[in-house]
Amino acid sequence: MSVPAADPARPDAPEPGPPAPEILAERAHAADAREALRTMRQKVLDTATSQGDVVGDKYSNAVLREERRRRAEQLVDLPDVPPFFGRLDYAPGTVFEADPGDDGFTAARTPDGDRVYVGRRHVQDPAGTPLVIDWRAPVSVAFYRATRAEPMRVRNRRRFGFSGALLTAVEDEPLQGADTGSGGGGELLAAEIERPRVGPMRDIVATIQPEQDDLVRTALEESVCVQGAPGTGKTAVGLHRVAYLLYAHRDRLRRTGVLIIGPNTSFLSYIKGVLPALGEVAVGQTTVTELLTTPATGAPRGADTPEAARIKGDARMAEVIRRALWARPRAPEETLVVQRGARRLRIYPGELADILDELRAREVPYGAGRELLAHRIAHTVLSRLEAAGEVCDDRTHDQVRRDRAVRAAVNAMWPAADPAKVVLTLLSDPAALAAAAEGLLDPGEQRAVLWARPARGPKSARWSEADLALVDEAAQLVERRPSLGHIVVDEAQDLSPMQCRAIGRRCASGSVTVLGDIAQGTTPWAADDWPTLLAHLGKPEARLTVLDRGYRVPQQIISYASRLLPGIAPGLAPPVAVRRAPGSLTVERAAPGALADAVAAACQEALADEGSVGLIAADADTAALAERLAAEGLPALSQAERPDALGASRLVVVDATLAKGLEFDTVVVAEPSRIAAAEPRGARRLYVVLTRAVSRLRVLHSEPLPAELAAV
Ligand SMILES: Nc1ncnc2c1ncn2[C@@H]1O[C@H](COP(=O)(O)OP(=O)(O)OP(=O)(O)O)[C@@H](O)[C@H]1O
Repeated sequence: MSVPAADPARPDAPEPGPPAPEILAERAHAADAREALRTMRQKVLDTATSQGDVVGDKYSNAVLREERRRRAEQLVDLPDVPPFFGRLDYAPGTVFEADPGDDGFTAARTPDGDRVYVGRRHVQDPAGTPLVIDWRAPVSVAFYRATRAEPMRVRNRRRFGFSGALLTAVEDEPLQGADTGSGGGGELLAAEIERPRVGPMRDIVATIQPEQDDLVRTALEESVCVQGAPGTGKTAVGLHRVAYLLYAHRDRLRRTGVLIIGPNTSFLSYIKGVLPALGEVAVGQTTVTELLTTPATGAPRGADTPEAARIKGDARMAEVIRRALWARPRAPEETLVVQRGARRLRIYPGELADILDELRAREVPYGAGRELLAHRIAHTVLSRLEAAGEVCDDRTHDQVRRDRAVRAAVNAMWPAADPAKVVLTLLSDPAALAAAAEGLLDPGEQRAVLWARPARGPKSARWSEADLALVDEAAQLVERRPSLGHIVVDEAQDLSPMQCRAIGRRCASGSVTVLGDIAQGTTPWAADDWPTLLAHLGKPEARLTVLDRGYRVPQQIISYASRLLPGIAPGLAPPVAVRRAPGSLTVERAAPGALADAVAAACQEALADEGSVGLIAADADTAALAERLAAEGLPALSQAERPDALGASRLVVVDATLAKGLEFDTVVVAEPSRIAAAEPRGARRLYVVLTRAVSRLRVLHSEPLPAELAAV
């Protein structure tokens, strides 16, 4: 059965006549679901009032209040978000087998068969009958995975088209029998993919594809790594996986925590609405720089040369730091004398050295080693006291451990270590670096990482991004930190081995979703292959998967950008775009001196159509172009100044180095050769920039194009 009441490929188009009865029936179900959602929320809010003071202790009360607040927030009815987006029809008794009334599924059992509505959230009526099933529930899997070859018992899959929240179209896909239906599951998907983009990223929950769903529902214990060309849905998969894991393992992950790590704050601003739209309002999202910033270092203010960054990011630095830290414990030269009443007990240097060696061999964290040393010395003193006839107990042990002379010996033998100071000394003092880097970094490499001006203290030092990972490495050697349950790392190809180690430590007993594209690696330390990066993360066992269907960029544009691939990532195949869009790409030459005019005109034209417009240029050029747009009266915001620019303006001026992960309906690229020439991995940067457009890419230049892009 198929009832396309309106054109399913254009759910926003005005309806040709009165809605078909089928549409009216579905609208009625949508209205029921909304009403039920409101009632569910009201119930949570009412509970908050009536139980306000029932539980006596303040702490429990606060926890309960917070839990109710979170639950009520999850149940807020978002007026633009339809209550469901899909329906599965089964033969009677296939899904809901228990007696009517017992299983809570009676309303879904219709004379025609069992019926499951799939939506962003579970909605049930006051009697407990589900009206909409959460897309993450096992019963929803068939919505994403069933095919005619493998129908998973589904007779028909129905997709809905909406205009805002108003249901305007249905598209049926029979999965059994001779009927092949109207759309075969394609037209609403095509409409969704082609939909003009405005503002920040949206969820893709209604159209997740089978290969993506497989990744989204991977078990919590399993780490995965997704290599995917631009626009293949990596970010979307990562975010939906988080939502799925929170649903499937809510209690466990609430205890251990989940974190999303993205490349920069613009990107985080771009993705920040996706999880809340899926009902998940409390997931941490951060950048690796933010993650590694400590009160001791403050945010990084220093910059490294590409060579220094590469060396500081190299995994060899882990051993340099380990050596620098562990060079601090020293065997004493003096005898330790502990006064107990009239008795003076002596522990000789040789005995103390033995204790020290034994503790070092046990590889305890540096910080814990100091305490253990104090205990071991106290133990030795107590043995002497007992041998001399004194009765000792725990109190004696504690007194000796805290004895001034013992503490002084511990401080001398095993000095307290401030991680920032350990690294500061290494980067400021050539002799200290030479000692720790012997056989690891050659003299040229040592010179490259040393600060030009030694810093006086951690607060005044001009720490770089790379330095933060070194401080983190030292901090971990001093004190181990607890592991999170799951971490999603986006644009992971840009992480240094040292940053990978820092992230890996934060999920040592949890799992990771690693997302990236080797061809888009632009940092000096960017990864050349995934197995090496995964090893640095401490997850060599992660399952490596490739996504190769491009959902963002039309074939014409991806073919053009992919001309750069042989030079930047020879092993990688270009993605297969799911759609073609003739006329989506234009390359235009402006007369010398007339580029800014051409750019302003292109932006103005693009604004006349629907959707967002991104003007992307080399970082050094964006300020002047933005001024030019302002002079023309065009309402542009600069992404560098306003990380939330995508949500606040249709026209955004973007530095090439901030374009990663973003997308716009129309992209205007100004002077590609200057983007390519601006940095050592400029060709990769240009590849990123050329792959941001959903509908239209206009390349404008007055200088010659890079050779790969020049030929027509
Ligand atoms: N199954 C899908 N249905 C609809 N849209 C999709 C689907 N998968 C991906 N998209 C859309 O394609 C675009 C690109 O997705 P996303 O940003 O996740 O890709 P990516 O692989 O992370 O890209 P990049 O490497 O450029 O960062 C987004 O607009 C996303 O919503």
